[in-house]
Amino acid sequence: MTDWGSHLSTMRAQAPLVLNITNFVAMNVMANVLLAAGASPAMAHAEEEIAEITALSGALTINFGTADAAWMRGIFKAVETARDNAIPWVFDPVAVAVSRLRRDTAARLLDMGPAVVRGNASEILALAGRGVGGKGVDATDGVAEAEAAARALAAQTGAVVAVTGPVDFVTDGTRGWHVSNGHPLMPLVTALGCSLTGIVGAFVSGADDRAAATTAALAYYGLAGERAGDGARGPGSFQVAFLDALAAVTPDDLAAGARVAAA
Ligand SMILES: Nc1ncnc2c1ncn2[C@@H]1O[C@H](COP(=O)(O)OP(=O)(O)O)[C@@H](O)[C@H]1O
Ligand SMILES: Cc1ncsc1CCOP(=O)(O)O
Ligand SMILES: [Mg+2]
Repeated sequence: MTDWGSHLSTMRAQAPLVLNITNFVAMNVMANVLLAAGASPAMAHAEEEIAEITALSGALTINFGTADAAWMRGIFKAVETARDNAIPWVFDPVAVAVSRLRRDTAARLLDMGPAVVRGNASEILALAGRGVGGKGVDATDGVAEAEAAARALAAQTGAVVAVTGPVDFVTDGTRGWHVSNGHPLMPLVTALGCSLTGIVGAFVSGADDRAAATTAALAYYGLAGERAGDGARGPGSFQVAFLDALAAVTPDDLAAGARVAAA
C-alpha cells in the first residue's frame, strides 16, 4: 500500500522555496497556506527580476488570474528559466476560457513542459477545447466529465494533470487516482484552488514520481479541509481553521487518512 504520508515528510524536510506568479486575490492566502504546510513561499512577477528569483526556487507555479500583458511576459520568462534549470513548474489555468489573452497564453504554456496542470473540471475541459469553461473562476462541470480530457491532456503534454472538485482525479496519462478527501466549504473560500497549486509545487519539488507526489498533495489538502470543516461555523471560521489544520496534519495522519483509489 502506498504511504502517502511519506510525501509530506519529504516536503517538510526539504521545505522548498516555491515561487508563485499568482493573482492579487490569492497572494496572501497562498503564502499563508504554504507556510502552514511547511514550505517557503515567494510571490513575484516583474519581468526584470523573475529569472533570477526562479533560478533560486525549488518549484514555480503559474496562475494568470489577474495578469496583464506585462505579467504574461514575466510568466514566460519564469517558465523558460525553470525549463533551463530543470525546476518543476505547475500551471493553474484559472478561468482560462474567459478571454483570448488567457486562451492564447495557456496554449503556449502547455507547449513548454509543465510538470503538473492543476485546475477545476471546467478549466481542464476548456484546455481540451470542450465545454464553456465554467462561470468565471468557478466550475460548472463535474470532475468525472473531465477525466477523459485530463488523460488526453496528460498524454499530449507529458504533464501530470489534476482535476479538482468534490472527488479529485489525477493522471499522468497512464496511471490514474481518485482522491476523496475534502470538505464542501472549500470552494466557498476564495483562492483555495490557487493555493493548492502552490502545495502541489511544494510536493513535486525534488520528487521522483510527480504523479504520486501530486496525489499526496491533494489528499493532504483535502484531509486538512476535513479537519477544519469539522468545527467550522461557515467559510470564515473554516478559513482560519484550515491554516491550523494544514500545520497540524502529520505524515502519520496522512498515511491513515488519505482516501485515494486507483482510477
Ligand atoms: N464540493 C467539494 N467537496 C469537497 N472538497 C471540495 C469540493 N469542491 C472543491 N473541493 C476541494 O477544494 C480544493 C480546491 O479545488 P477547486 O474548488 O476545484 O479549485 P478551484 O478553486 O481552482 O476551482 C481541492 O482540494 C478540492 O478537492
Ligand atoms: C476570484 C478570482 N478572480 C480572479 S483570480 C480569483 C481567485 C480564484 O481562486 P480559486 O481558483 O482558488 O477559487
Ligand atoms: Mg482555480
